[in-house]
Amino acid sequence: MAHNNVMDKDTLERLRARASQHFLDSIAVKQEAEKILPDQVARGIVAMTDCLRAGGKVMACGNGGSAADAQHFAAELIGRFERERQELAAIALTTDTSILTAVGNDYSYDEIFAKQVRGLGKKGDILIGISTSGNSKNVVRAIEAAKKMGIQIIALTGNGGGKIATLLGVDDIHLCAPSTRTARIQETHLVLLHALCDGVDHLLLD
Ligand SMILES: O=C(CO)[C@@H](O)[C@H](O)[C@H](O)[C@H](O)COP(=O)(O)O
Ligand SMILES: [Zn+2]
Repeated sequence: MAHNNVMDKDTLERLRARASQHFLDSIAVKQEAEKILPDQVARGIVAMTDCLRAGGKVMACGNGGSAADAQHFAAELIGRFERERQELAAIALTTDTSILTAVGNDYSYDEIFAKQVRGLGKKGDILIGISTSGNSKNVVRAIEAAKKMGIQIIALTGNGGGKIATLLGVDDIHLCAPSTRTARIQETHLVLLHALCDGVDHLLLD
């Protein structure tokens, strides 16, 4: 049966205007980010490339949309970004439902990433912690665990960085999207993750 999406003209116009505003808001946050974040992105690229060249790996974690971002990023490092290259050692800590449910059930949801960092991480690895609020406890705990092990942090946050901002040292890299809206922060995070992939490929291939 053919769908017949009848909607009055005023409603369609309101929806069109809302969609248009999403594009405009997203562009504005990204333009602001372009003014403040490229230096930190460059540091992140160098840190990741040094880590991978030395035999280290990149671990990534986050919740909800940020879990999807962590997986998206690991897929681009293991698979490919825009060009063919060797596989790069990356793992998202968000995908093993047995680990996530066992640790969440037996310990606490706050521990689901930290326990994987302690189990899998080695000095010289990098942890990418993604949190739009900067306050998710499981990401905070993962960062605390990683720092104790000599694992450098690349934090992708928003909202001024929240609790995570207070944990980072001078060796860590903070990519804080200049917005308080989760959707806008996530959209900026995706650009940042793609810029990191692009920079690593550039250093490895060009
Ligand atoms: O994607 C969205 C909202 O756009 C949600 O799934 C969102 O990621 C979840 O609410 C997360 O739990 C938020 O955590 P965080 O980014 O503050 O660490
Ligand atoms: Zn979302």
